[in-house]
Amino acid sequence: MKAQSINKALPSDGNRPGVWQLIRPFWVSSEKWLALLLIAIILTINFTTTFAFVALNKLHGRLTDALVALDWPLISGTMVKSLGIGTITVLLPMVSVLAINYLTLRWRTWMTVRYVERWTQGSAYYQLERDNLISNGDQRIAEDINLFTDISINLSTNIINVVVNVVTFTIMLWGLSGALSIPLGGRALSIPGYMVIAVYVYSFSHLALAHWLGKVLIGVNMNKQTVEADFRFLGMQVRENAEQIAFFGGGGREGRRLLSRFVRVRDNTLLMMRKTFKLNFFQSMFSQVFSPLPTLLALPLLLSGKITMGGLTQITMAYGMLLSTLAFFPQAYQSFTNWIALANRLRDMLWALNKARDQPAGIRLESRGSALCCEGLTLRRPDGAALAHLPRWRVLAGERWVVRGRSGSGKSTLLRACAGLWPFGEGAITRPQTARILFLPQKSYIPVGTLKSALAYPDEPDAFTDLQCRQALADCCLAERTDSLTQSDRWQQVLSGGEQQRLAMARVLLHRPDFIFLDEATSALDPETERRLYQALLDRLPGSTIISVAHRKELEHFHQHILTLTPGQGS
Ligand SMILES: Nc1ncnc2c1ncn2[C@@H]1O[C@H](COP(=O)(O)OP(=O)(O)OP(=O)(O)O)[C@@H](O)[C@H]1O
Repeated sequence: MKAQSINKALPSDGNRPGVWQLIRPFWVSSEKWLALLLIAIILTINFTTTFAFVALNKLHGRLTDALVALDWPLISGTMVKSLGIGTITVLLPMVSVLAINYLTLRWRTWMTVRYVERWTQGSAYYQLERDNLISNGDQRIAEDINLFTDISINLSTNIINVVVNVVTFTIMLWGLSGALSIPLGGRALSIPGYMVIAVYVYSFSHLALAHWLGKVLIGVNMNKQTVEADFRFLGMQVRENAEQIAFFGGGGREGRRLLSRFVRVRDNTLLMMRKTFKLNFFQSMFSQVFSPLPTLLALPLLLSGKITMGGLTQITMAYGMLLSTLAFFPQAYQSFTNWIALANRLRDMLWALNKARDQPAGIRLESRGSALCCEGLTLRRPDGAALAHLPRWRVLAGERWVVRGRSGSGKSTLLRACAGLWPFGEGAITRPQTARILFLPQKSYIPVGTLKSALAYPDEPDAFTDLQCRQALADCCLAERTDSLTQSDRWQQVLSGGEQQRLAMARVLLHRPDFIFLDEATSALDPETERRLYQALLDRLPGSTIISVAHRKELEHFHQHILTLTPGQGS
């Protein structure tokens, strides 16, 4: 099995919006006060826990000395206090976790709402697919926002926490360890706070090692999200197109395609395992080799009588606390690489959404008057190649036109341009200002749910009465479905191609648009049913303007005008 790559129009690093543009909006929104309150609660808890650890450190030193001296009243008193403070260090972090989870959920909700709105606003979701700007936008919203907010909150609260802990434990260890005196010739060299210096030298070496071994994980993590999403997406495609694939006997081919995508998942996971193992191995070896260091360093103080056994316990405990605090940085390296990868994927999504929003339209679209008018219209492919040219095409209200032309001559593209979905080209399209316009493609989207909600789409089901729905179904030769209005199903799979087209036509009758664009919307029907549907359209919506893209000659009978598109021009 060999991995294959997928081409995507990704932004260069300089064109990506800054990470700040992902983070800032939530923290300046109306949510900010509650978010800041939660941050304050989390930090207060964390600081209280830190100071509880400092108090525990003192108590443990006192307890050790009391044990050496067999001072029973002091032993029992110190143990009770240790127990009380120890309980605080266990309970408070639980509340902190709760607050962190709640804050993460609020941020995730806020971002998800914004991104879903931007993705579904206008036709951004369509532009992203049409121009192949990014892959799996939906999964970035569902998965990446979740992980991004989670890691952001955890990392940042931990970093603040760690900074406070580092300062506190540094002061504590500095005070406890005092100076190390090394005899040098006839004089003594004094190194103040030598244990603090040792912890810092150790920790920064550890971090340097983590960075050196771990920086490759940024790219690997980013790739992980992409290859996993691509694999899921292909699986979804097989599920959605199961019947078409089955007719072609394409299961084997799909299996190979799925496995070749999975090879990329597997290779990336293997690479990640190798790099993570290397990182963890060297980190663990490093910690293991240096584990006896605090006791060895504090020994001269004990031997010289500067500290008691209790003092030694306090010093090694303080050293351990500072060390484990500083160890956060190398340990957090993986989370950090993951965070950068997620941020980059979301920055790409933001870039694509901005590009879709700011895309300059070569074709001007205006709403004015009561007719549809194309002036000096040249339709182009995205790469700039000309498809068709219409010097002037005017469709008055109530007229019926059929658009003809060879396959690939740009008929659907003309309808896309009229719908405002195709910016590539030049010229102007004026659409009637107040008219209701409906576009019907060859294969209409039918959402999962009741038949009535499929019929009413994009309106809500209660926008129409059952009687209206039944009438529309009967008019479109679907009388046998009139009792199924409340039946919930996956209609796109259940209905035949022709039935789906009849349902879509019933939708037109229900919505009663003034302008109807039909793009081979009856191509799956037999001529007789097609004729009956067009007749129903004419009978029920006599004043509506109809523009049909069609190959069949019979349909010309229902139209008064013909527009023929030939490559490079229209006549
Ligand atoms: N998103 C896209 N990216 C690149 N090229 C596209 C895109 N959409 C359409 N085209 C190209 O534009 C040309 C015109 O397509 P269009 O769908 O308008 O043809 P048509 O006349 O409706 O064809 P048919 O009768 O076969 O439906 C085709 O060559 C097609 O490949």
